[in-house]
Amino acid sequence: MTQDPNATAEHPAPLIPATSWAIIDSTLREGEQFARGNFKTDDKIEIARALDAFGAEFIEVTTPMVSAQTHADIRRLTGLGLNAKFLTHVRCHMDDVQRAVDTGVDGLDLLFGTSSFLREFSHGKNIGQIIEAAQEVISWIKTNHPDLQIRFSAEDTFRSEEADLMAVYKAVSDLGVHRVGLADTVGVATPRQVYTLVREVRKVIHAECGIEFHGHNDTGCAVSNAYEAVEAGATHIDTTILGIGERNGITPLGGFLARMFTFDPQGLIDKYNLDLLPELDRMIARMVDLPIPWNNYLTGEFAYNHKAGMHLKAIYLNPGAYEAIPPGVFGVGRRIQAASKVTGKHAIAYKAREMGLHYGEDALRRVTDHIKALAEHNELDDEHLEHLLREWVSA
Ligand SMILES: CC(=O)SCCNC(=O)CCNC(=O)[C@H](O)C(C)(C)COP(=O)(O)OP(=O)(O)OC[C@H]1O[C@@H](n2cnc3c(N)ncnc32)[C@H](O)[C@@H]1OP(=O)(O)O
Ligand SMILES: O=C(O)CCC(=O)C(=O)O
Ligand SMILES: [Mg+2]
Repeated sequence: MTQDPNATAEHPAPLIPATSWAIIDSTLREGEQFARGNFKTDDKIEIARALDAFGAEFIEVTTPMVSAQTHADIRRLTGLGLNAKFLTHVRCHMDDVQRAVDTGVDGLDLLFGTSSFLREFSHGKNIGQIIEAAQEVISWIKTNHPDLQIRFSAEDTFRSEEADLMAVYKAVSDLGVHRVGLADTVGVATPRQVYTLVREVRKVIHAECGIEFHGHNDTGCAVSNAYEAVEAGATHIDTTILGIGERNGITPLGGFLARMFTFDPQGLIDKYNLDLLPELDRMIARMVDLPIPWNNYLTGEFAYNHKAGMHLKAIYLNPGAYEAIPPGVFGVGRRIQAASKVTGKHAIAYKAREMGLHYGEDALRRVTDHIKALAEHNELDDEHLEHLLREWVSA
């Protein structure tokens, strides 16, 4: 991790500085592999512009081998003049690479499956042959397109043999790739495994070579695994908006940012236009024709809903008492649900005061108990609550 030269005893360096990692958003690649991800040219342009406005450092797009339309779309995207760098995700094969180099991208994300599953059932190559293919492709790119960034990922990393992985990563690092990739392709890795493996990989690659992590969410660890990767020294994290991807997807952009915000809030504020996150989530929800999940990180309908009396008392005094991240930074608001059976007198008193009403202690207890009893059967909305508070204050 980088040392912060500006750190002082009063202002210590953040635990994990936001300058130590970058986002590779793969909504336009992994997201196209989502069940409902079928983006048309205009959608792709809208997504790329929105990610760029947000401040995503890299945008990964699908291989141009998919179709002539995809090839044309990549050229269109790279011609938009955005700040974000474009990467295309291609197989480690000369045909794919030669097709990719004229798309105007800034880099190629190469991959080859290294687990026995993928060696046997996907491409049929052994580790020696994978390294040979990597040598051919990487040397060709470096000779003919020296400006292109090159990343080499061992697909299905966490079901691969460690000795095989180290041989592959060392070989590609020696060939001069800019990043190596660790991919938890079936979402099976635990946070500790991710941490340990990133540390091991760091030992066999060159100091200037970055480490990218791509994690699926099959066992619910995509955000924690991305976090552990960064903690262990990974420099690039793959995300998609709302986490869309194959099966149940990968590390969601919002979830990852929520996690990292707690370590370096100012660093994230400096790097990204965080208040655009709700727009990004809504855009993808609209395009895939699904609602944003109710419990989505930061932008879910109830992500900032406060209900219990003990919480509400403290929230009114200082929202930080029950919020790890201030919602306004991410462009969302909080919702106070003051009228429910789990409410308490402080919440009711605050609500009354907001309306310019004042209750004495006995009256406050009585109206609170009345509201709790009513709400036992039916949730009260704000209008009903306000009506009751006005009625009871004069009763
Ligand atoms: C975990 C991931 O998400 S990996 C990324 C997945 N992305 C994609 O698949 C992109 C979209 N894919 C496509 O449009 C098509 O699959 C194409 C154009 C890439 C290839 O299409 P087809 O030629 O019809 O082959 P198909 O998809 O049936 O089979 C995959 C081929 O890729 C080969 N392959 C698989 N991984 C690799 C690799 N890392 N490097 C080189 N070749 C590979 C397989 O051996 C197989 O080729 P074969 O028929 O010679 O054995
Ligand atoms: O190229 C990579 O690193 C990741 C590929 C992928 O989508 C996966 O393994 O799940
Ligand atoms: Mg994936």
